[in-house]
Amino acid sequence: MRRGGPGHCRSSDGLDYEAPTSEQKYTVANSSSMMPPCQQSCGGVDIPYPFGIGNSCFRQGFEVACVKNTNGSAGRDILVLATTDQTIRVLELSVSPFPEARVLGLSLDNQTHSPNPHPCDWVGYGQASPYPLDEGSGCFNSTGDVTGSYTGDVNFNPEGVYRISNTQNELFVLGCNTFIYAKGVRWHVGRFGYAYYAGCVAVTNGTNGTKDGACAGVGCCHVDIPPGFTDTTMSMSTGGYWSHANQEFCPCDYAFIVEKGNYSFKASDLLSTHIPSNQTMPLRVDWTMPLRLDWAIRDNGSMTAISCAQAPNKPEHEYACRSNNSEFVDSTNGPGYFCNCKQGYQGNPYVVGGCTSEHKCGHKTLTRFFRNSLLRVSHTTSCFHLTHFLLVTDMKLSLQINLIFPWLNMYLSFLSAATFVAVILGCIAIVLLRARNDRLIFTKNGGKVLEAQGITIYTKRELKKITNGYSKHLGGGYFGNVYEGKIDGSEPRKVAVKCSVATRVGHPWKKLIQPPHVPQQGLDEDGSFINEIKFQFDVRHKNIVQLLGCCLETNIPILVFDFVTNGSLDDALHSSRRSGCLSLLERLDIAIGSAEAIPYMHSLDSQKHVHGDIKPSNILHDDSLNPKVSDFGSSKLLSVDSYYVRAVAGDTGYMDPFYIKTQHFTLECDVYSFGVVLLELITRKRARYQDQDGVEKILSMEFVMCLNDEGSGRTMYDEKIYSSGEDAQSQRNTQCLDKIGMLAVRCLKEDKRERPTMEKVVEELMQVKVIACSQAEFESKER
Ligand SMILES: Nc1ncnc2c1ncn2[C@@H]1O[C@H](COP(=O)(O)OP(=O)(O)OP(=O)(O)O)[C@@H](O)[C@H]1O
Repeated sequence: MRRGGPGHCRSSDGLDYEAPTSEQKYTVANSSSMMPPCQQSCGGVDIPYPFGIGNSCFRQGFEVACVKNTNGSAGRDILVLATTDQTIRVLELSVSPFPEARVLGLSLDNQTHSPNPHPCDWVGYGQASPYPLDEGSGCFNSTGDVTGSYTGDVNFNPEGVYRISNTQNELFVLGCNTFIYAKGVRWHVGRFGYAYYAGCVAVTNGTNGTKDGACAGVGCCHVDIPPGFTDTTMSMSTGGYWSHANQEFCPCDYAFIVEKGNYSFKASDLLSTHIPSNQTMPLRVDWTMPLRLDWAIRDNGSMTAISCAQAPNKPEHEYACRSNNSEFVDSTNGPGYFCNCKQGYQGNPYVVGGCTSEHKCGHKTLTRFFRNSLLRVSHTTSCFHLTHFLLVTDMKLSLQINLIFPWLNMYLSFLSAATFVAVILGCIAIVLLRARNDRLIFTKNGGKVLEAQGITIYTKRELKKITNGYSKHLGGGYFGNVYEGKIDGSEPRKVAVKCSVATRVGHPWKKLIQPPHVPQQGLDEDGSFINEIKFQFDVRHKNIVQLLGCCLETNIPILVFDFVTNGSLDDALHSSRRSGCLSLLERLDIAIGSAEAIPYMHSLDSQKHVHGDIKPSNILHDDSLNPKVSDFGSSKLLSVDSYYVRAVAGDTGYMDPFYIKTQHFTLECDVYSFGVVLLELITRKRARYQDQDGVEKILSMEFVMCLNDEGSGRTMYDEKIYSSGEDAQSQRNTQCLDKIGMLAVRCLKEDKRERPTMEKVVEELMQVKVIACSQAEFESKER
């Protein structure tokens, strides 16, 4: 059916086209700024310059035409080559890096082999069954006579632009006793009058030997074609050696050139049951046979086209590579040249300004990128639809970015991989550095020696586990902080973990960078630091808190002590929870027990094992109120400065004035401190306390003054254990308290030589206890 009338036009090549409607989109093709708007695509196929539709929109030889679909939504417009009078549909046009056109040579099954089907008859393309235009065929009857034939003539190239790609296409021949060849470019009339020939032989005596997918001569053969083909015609041999008599199983031969990979032989293709006997119909009407055409700039026609070397000498309007960043390349299929963008550029080299830097940001892409980012930020809590929309947009965007910024993608991938590797290496370095530092400190602290001596050594990691991440803080003083912990094992036990204040202070990074530092106590130089730990570890006394082990991976060791369950004397005397609950006898027991611990330590090593910080908070109680003196020596082990200087910072209310004057510790310093503790026991006043008027008082001085002024310290005794009554019980109580008070005052003598020894203190306290006990016995008998 031929269509015409309003809206149709006949182009210079004689084909009918529909005039462009207002719905069709146009853009400037940019071959020059003077160019009119040109149609950019047709039927979904892009039309890059030098191809084009309409005056001034194409370079000579590159004209294409858009055949309007007149069947409504049932089909699409079709782009066809306008330079040939055959209907050659264009599937794809590319300019760079390879100049190619992908086409479909078509004919119509309702126009059997019409050499020139009119494009306007293309009603509802896609429903009709077109067959390959370049397919030659020949059919025979049982005696071998030809019943019909078609040579599949096709000429892509009246204007010299196109060549059938020799690299992308191949020739197939199907038949049972057949030699067919394609020939092209008529050279002269007569034998071997064509410039190019390509053919092969297909033979079989039935369909038995043929096999699907096998095209190696049995019923099917295929062969590459040489470069230079501008047109083809199929030539088939019939009769004689190539007789088709008695070959009903194979009534027709076929030959066609097709894009590689687009045809796979099927044995059933040789059967002819569906072919009407009176026609030479295509073998399979559903065949689509795309072809690849190479194209090049050959302005002077196919045989005399200019080469690369000549091209730049041409006047500017003739030289096809118009972009400043383009270069010309010799055609590999036929004469002429084509253009490419220089390295680092991409785009259309045939257009002024067409080659752009691969790194250049597309304005459109950036706009979309920012728009999408804004949308994402402002709609973080929006509904699924929006999220879906963004996802889809994002996918498109990243696809676009991938295309436009392949370098960016690579750069980002490299950057993230490098960051990942750097982080991993950084983490490994930190772990190794820390392990190395820990090990160095351990060795410098004498860890190996102590380990060999059977001291229990904990790692930092173990202590973290034991203390459950140092989660339960028991208290802290000048030397450090104490945390409760639990050692699991066959005999689980509670422990008190004591760390120097310096251990957990300081920036962890600083610790990593700084070289390991061992405490400057004057103890380590002669190995006495190690000895001190060993000494502490070996001490066994019922009234001394036992050192169970230590961690030597820190500059200042972490000490692990037996846990003493019932708080300190300080709590017992002063805490609002428990104050006043201690009887005189209990207080005496506590005094005797803790006093016994001091001469024991003094006796082991008189010079070095002065406690130096005897006070109620360092006298702990177990469940039976047995006293246990803590911090014996740990002040030495935990101090970061000189031991003696550090001790000045102790609680001066308990500190021997002699030491404060001389900075020299002696055994008598502990006697003095214990004297203050005795006063605290009988008065239940702290070493420094405030009187009713809020005036700060020093217990030792107040008591001595009281003694001097009143002849006794009775006005200062704890009323919970003292009564001024005249009864025997009160008198005995008062007697005990007076004796303790007097002993305490002797302990506080300024001249240390006048102070009793700790053994003497113990002895005298025992005597007081005898009095207190007889009082207690008397009381129990009374009851
Ligand atoms: N072995 C232990 N068992 C149970 N609790 C303990 C033990 N050692 C210390 N504590 C608790 O930890 C608290 C802090 O003890 P630490 O010896 O550090 O403090 P302090 O004696 O008050 O001050 P300083 O460090 O100046 O002597 C104490 O009040 C005590 O209750």
